[in-house]
Amino acid sequence: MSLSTHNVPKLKDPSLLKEAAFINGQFITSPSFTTFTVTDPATNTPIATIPDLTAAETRTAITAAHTALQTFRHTLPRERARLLRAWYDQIIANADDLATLITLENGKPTADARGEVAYAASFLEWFSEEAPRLYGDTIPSSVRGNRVVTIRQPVGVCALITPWNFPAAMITRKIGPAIAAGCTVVAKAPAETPLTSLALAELAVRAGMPKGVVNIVTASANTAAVGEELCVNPVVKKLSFTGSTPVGKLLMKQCAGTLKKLSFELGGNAPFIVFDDANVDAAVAGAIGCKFRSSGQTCVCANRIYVQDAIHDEFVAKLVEKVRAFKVGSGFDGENTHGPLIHDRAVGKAREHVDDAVEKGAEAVVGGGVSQLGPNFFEPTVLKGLTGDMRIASEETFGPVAGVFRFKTEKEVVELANDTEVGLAGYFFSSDIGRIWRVAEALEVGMVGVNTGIISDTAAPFGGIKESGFGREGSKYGIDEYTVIKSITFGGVGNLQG
Ligand SMILES: NC(=O)c1ccc[n+]([C@@H]2O[C@H](COP(=O)([O-])OP(=O)(O)OC[C@H]3O[C@@H](n4cnc5c(N)ncnc54)[C@H](O)[C@@H]3O)[C@@H](O)[C@H]2O)c1
Ligand SMILES: O=CCCC(=O)O
Repeated sequence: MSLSTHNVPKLKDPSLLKEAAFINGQFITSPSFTTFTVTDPATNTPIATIPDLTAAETRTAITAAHTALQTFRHTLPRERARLLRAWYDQIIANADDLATLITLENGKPTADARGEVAYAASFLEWFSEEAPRLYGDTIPSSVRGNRVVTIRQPVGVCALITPWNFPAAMITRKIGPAIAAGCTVVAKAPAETPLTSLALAELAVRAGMPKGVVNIVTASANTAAVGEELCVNPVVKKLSFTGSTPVGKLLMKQCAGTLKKLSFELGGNAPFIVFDDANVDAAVAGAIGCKFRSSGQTCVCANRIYVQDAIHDEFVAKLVEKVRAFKVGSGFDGENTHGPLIHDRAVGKAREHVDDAVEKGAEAVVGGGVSQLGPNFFEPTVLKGLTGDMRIASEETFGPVAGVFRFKTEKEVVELANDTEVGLAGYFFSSDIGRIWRVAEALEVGMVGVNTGIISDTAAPFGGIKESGFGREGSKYGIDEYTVIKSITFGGVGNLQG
């Protein structure tokens, strides 16, 4: 293994690479700004210098969004639909360059990055279709002579904070419904992957986005100050956050003073259960997709794999065979199935989880250590012999480590699966229709995959329960997060006259 094939392709349109923030329709930069460096996770090479904005500059972005809202909230839903569709078209037309930027700053293989671009664009397409269908209700009143209707209005200026693991899709999953509802936004780009957000902003301009409707603030050392401004500023009426549970809790506290509407898509610890009536090959394929997608760095990745006694050894042998066939290296080399992790802290966490499990009696059947490719690469790993006292049982690894637990009964495994503070996704494989209903209903999660390891779909509501947060993204529900319901009561209607 070597990184000799790490050849970064040139962008077809170099003007998509922006080293700036985006406020009120302008890409802004200034010699007076402090800056931070974005690095390529495959090599740790610097790739861009980006403004580290302050709370004051964040206020400027909020003011721009507030000014834009006064007009934008009155646009016709059909006009907003066309705007989102035009932005979607721009993204599809520039998919290769966006995929290059994603691989460059996130590390995922280009094929996965292309998949992410399509996924990201799909949220704009979906919400372009939802915008004209923002219906209210007519409600039979309980007061004689009254009539009640509801209308749905934009919540106002929205603050959006997203992580680095899907540099395009996490942001469009929030901006799409916000725009569809008639809101304006200030999005804080992740420090690790701001370039994709800024390229999306450039494509929004080309699609005709009015100034101030979409603003992108960038920060690294100043993240906490920028985040606090977004939370405490009374002009901001909504915060939608995707990221870790501890940061979600902090932001919720900071938003309490202004009682913002909130959506939180937080951390997971997904159980992946294989019953002995399952098709083992399908379960192995599901586990590969679910556990190792983005090298284990998705919030819905399997974190605990439970396999029933009778098929345990067959499942592990087949899983190991597939993992041995992975090719790890540069995301730009089309041969490679898996790239680097985002940074050495992510590698450190994977290593700690493996070391902890091995010390407590687990066996690393394949992988288990930092790769020779460089400090941000971790070997795809399968551990067997996992037990409940190991860190993997209770903490999200967010890396390419598949830990396999053995179990005996349905009741036992559902109790184990639910024995966690978080509840984002859960998966199981079974061919028994009764069991499928029982277990799907019993799992304490917001999303269940039955006989599949991939549940991400624009049409399906995405979100968690317990400490994985609340609110739903994508789907017909996603726009609700950005609207408020107003009821209008008409009095004195009375009876027919004459
Ligand atoms: N549920 C979901 O949809 C979902 C999706 C992706 C990731 N995640 C979770 O995110 C975590 C991994 O991402 P991460 O390590 O980047 O999470 P993180 O919480 O550290 O960061 C997420 C975002 O929050 C920002 N941030 C960090 N501290 C902040 C502060 N004090 N104020 C304001 N913003 C702040 C970061 O800059 C980034 O933009 C995992 O736990 C994963 O499960 C959840
Ligand atoms: O990492 C979280 C989001 C992943 C997805 O939408 O599939």
